[in-house]
Amino acid sequence: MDVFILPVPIEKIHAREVLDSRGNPTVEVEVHTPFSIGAACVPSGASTGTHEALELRDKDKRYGGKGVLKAVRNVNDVIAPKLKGMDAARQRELDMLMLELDGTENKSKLGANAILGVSMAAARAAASALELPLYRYLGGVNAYRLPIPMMNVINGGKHAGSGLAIQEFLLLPVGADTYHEALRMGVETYHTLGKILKDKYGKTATNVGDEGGYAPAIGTTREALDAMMDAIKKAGYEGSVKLGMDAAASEFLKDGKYHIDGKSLSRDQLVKYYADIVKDYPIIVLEDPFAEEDWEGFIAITKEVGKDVTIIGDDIFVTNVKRLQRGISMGAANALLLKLNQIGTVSEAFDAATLAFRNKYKIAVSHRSGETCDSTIADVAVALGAQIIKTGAPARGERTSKYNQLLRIEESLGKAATYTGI
Ligand SMILES: O=C(O)[C@@H](CO)OP(=O)(O)O
Ligand SMILES: [Mg+2]
Repeated sequence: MDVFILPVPIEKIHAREVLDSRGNPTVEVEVHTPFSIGAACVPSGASTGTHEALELRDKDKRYGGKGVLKAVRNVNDVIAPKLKGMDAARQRELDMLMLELDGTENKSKLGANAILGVSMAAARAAASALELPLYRYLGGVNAYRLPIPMMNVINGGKHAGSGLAIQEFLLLPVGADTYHEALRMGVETYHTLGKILKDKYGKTATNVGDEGGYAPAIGTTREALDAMMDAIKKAGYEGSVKLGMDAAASEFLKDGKYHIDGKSLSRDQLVKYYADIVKDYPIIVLEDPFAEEDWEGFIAITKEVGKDVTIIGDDIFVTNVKRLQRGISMGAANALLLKLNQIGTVSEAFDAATLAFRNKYKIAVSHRSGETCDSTIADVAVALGAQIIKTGAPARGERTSKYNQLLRIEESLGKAATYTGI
């Protein structure tokens, strides 16, 4: 019997410059087929890993050098003519062809922002032409698990002027039975936290950072964690809402020392610092506890607390199979942060996920600090069966677009929807 494949021919690809949540330009791409139009917007990081695929910026006077017209032209003039007529549903072939057209290790010729825009928009166009929700198109029968919403409720580091070294203080409602309950528990805790911060530190404490979390000017990690614990208790979720932190430690490593809470710590001292915190608070996730090249630090913390704590590698792995493989063979971390734009195609991000799962590494699918209302990562998280999604505070449109999309997916899955915690 012949294999029967429905073609979804690409008729047109068009990119344009739009704005992200920080007011910086980013790339939006439309892929047109006779049956559908798929559109996608590319996000952008602030605390980016050195080894991420390259985000092409114009570096001229427009938008203070942050324009993306070169990337837009690369889509319209270089990628579009080559992909026209190809089947939008043959994702891997499209992605491979774009890799070939680019020809560099880090996508510096065409720009990862150009390539990813097309990659995501093609997936959307194909899903829509085949009349499938995106999560089901990408994940098939295996797409039924809703991730834990890991909500960033206090912003520090590069994402706020709060003075906190730790970039993100995260809530994980693991004790819920369903995704929508988990989201509600997180929202109630977030609002309770707002009241607590206002009472204790004044009105400006509830100004928010890049990802919608509060940005109070408080001095230490423990002070932030105490406020969160207080909020969890007052909201009535002690035991069922747990804590996480994304240290983004590359940002506070200077001259060989980690600068945190007014101290300068060595690698060993920082291991101890985290181990003590993990003893005192219900922390179940530590992301980027060490800098992106500090493999030894990752190995040490994984040995120390990795049995009970999910140690996520973000800047260290950059969703790159080579770097992830290195981490796996060394015992560095036990989970992967998956960001589509760190690697630049849907197929390569899925390769990283496969490698992670085969080696019992957990997966947290993640937004960037610069976002749009594009909600692709919600569908990707369900398609992969990822344990966690990290997409900021449960507030601000570019963050809630993902959390809300997961509500829709949960509803559409009906009885198959599963929420199992970590
Ligand atoms: O470090 C991170 O995990 C991300 C997203 O929260 O931040 P950015 O997009 O600035 O790299
Ligand atoms: Mg991170």
